[in-house]
Amino acid sequence: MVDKPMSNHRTRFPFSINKLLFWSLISLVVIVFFFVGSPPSTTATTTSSSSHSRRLLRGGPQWQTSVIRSSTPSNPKGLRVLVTGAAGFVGSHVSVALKRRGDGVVGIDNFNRYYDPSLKRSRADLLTREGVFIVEGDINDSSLLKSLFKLVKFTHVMHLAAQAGVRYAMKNPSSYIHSNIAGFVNLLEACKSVNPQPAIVWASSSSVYGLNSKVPFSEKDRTDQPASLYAATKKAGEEIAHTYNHIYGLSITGLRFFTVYGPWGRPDMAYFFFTKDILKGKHIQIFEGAEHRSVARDFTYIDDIVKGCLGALDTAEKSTGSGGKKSGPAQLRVYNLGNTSPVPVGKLVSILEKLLKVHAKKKVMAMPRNGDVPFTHADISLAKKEIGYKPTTDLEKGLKKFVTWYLDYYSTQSGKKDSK
Ligand SMILES: O=C(O)[C@H]1O[C@H](OP(=O)(O)OP(=O)(O)OC[C@H]2O[C@@H](n3ccc(=O)[nH]c3=O)[C@H](O)[C@@H]2O)[C@H](O)[C@@H](O)[C@H]1O
Repeated sequence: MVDKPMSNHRTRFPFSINKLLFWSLISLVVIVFFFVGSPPSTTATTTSSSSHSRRLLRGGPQWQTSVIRSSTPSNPKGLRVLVTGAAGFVGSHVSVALKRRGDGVVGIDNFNRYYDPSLKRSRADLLTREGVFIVEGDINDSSLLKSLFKLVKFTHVMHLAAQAGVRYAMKNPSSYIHSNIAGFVNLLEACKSVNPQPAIVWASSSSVYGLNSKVPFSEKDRTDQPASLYAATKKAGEEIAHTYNHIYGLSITGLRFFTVYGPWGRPDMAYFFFTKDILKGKHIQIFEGAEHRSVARDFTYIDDIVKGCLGALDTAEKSTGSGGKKSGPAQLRVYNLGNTSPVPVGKLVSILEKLLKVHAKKKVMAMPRNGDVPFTHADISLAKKEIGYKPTTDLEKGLKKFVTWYLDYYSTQSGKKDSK
């Protein structure tokens, strides 16, 4: 028997590895192609909640078809609305309401990790089932906005994408500049450049009243004493809106939301994490003001806010500019959207205790100096007169709906985890 030379072994061994690698690669390409429908690319981004649409190639033919389909109103008189922050709390509710009444809606959201992104994904799943397509992307991405505006002649932009939260601004100040200032300017730049320009309705905040002590807060009151960077960026947004209205003829309406709560809400807000902590038997901190005065908020239920947003969209006049040039004065408005009845935080907790049937472990403590204001109270007479805003849900009724949703949502989520 003649031994095979070592060299032979050497040449044969790499050959079989190559072959193996080659066929593995081919199989991988086939699998990817089969499941994704297009080759993987660095520009392939998540575009909606469902796993299929998330893999659509941004700007590709399927993506374009989805954007166009989603933005086409089912009602011939319907609006074509781009909703920024569509996977957010208010954004998801507004998107569904618009779609259900026959408007065309396309959402955009960056699905950031400020709070549990799985909640945002669940909201996005809901939107997908309603026929609303969400583009995954940031409002700072000019080329993405350009391609969306090129594809669709949006009549309106409902701008709800923002870095929210008053206290978090001390931890991550730059995120507020990124979203609430740079992102807003980028969006306005895109809006002013297209023809026809859309009308814009956007989320300002009750926090712009800052240290204002005159109650109830009226749109005529001073807003030059913000108590947090969040508030300062929202106030800056109102000034930026003035500039774009003045120079480019963009029709812009700012809505000052007052502590919005309800089902599918934000886990960073007190009513939400109080619920979670009460159920877990953890201590909750209840802030109080100087001389042990109660801290109070004009808590506003999400359905009332949605009606306010729709009222603002429906009464928005057209922008007057085209191709970046103004041809006449355009509408510029600001409205309070509150509930007109402030409730102390202690009362909020006692309602939750009753609904959850659990006694809360409370720690009353002085409000830290981290951007909070002692109270808010909206005067809504202007919004009532001009956009037909009329809140109808008191805190007890609204929290009942929230708690029902919370228990249902998180029992389903833990069921999903258990079954994994
Ligand atoms: O209307 C707005 O413009 C803002 O509303 C919301 O801010 P806030 O009104 O501050 O709501 P939220 O944090 O739920 O605190 C509620 C109350 O609980 C008190 N609070 C809070 C935390 C705590 O541990 N203990 C406590 O007593 C606290 O002192 C406060 O009195 C949005 O988050 C914000 O994004 C913005 O939209």
